[in-house]
Amino acid sequence: MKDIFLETIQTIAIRIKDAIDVKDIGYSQQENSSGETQLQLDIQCDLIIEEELSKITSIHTIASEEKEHEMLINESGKYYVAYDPLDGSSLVDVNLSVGSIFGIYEGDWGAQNMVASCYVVYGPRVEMIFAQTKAKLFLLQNNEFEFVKEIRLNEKGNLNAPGGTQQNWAPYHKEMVDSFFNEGYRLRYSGGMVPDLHQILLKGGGLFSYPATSDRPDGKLRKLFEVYPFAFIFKIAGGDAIDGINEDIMSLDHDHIHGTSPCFFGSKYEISVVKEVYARNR
Ligand SMILES: O=P(O)(O)OC[C@H]1O[C@](O)(COP(=O)(O)O)[C@@H](O)[C@@H]1O
Ligand SMILES: [Mg+2]
Ligand SMILES: [Mg+2]
Repeated sequence: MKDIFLETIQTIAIRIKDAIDVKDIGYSQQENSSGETQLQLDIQCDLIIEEELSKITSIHTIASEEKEHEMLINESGKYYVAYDPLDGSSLVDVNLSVGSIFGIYEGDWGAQNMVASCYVVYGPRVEMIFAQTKAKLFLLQNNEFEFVKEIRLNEKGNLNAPGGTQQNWAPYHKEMVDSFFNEGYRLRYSGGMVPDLHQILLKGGGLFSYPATSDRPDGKLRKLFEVYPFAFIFKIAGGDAIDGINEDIMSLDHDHIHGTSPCFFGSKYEISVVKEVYARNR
């Protein structure tokens, strides 16, 4: 299974990198299923991925952040692929890094059915992490992806990436975020989950949080194509991922394809702190 997905996502990444490199990324008149205005670029990237994934006969169904409904590809296929074509797309016009995220499920949607996960970062360089039994880093060089190394997190990091509107954080969440800063953690938050989490993975560890807030009690990030794929990668890399409520994200049930969840990704130490704080305030 792995090679065809790895190769296809590499082709997709090269096509999306070219699509990003154009002058006009214009806003469309449409909104996606989460009520966000779609960029022409979001739609274009969605179509690139749809076209490439449709060539894989073992795919049964795809679901995208930019499509309201899931789309049947092949009745006899067994894989279900959910993707965020361009994560952080509102950062393209300020020239910050963006990404694409893929969750590959077998038999049906749901965290327990995830068999592989992958993301691509479009920054000064194009990199990709593909995780199945290991989290492997690849770098785009001369139109081809080269394997660089396996990614492993340390037990404890020193980066803190706190998401969500602070005004709407619970007081204990704010105290917890501050407690990391008081321990010497440094703020790293660009507003794109792909580069923000990539930085934590490559610099050895830290905490990325997007909690439940008073305006978004179910968080902002979408489970099938944002939360589960990163949870899978963090666990394989020796870190952990929780939702702060039921704890392990990968034990959550199958949900609506655009369903969201609060989420915390980090190395073992930071996640143990989140667990302790959230258990105390539940
Ligand atoms: O601006 P906020 O509330 O911190 O949200 C940032 C989060 O929203 C996202 O941009 C959502 O993804 P999309 O750009 O694909 O909608 C994440 O990449 C990021 O972590
Ligand atoms: Mg996204
Ligand atoms: Mg997106």
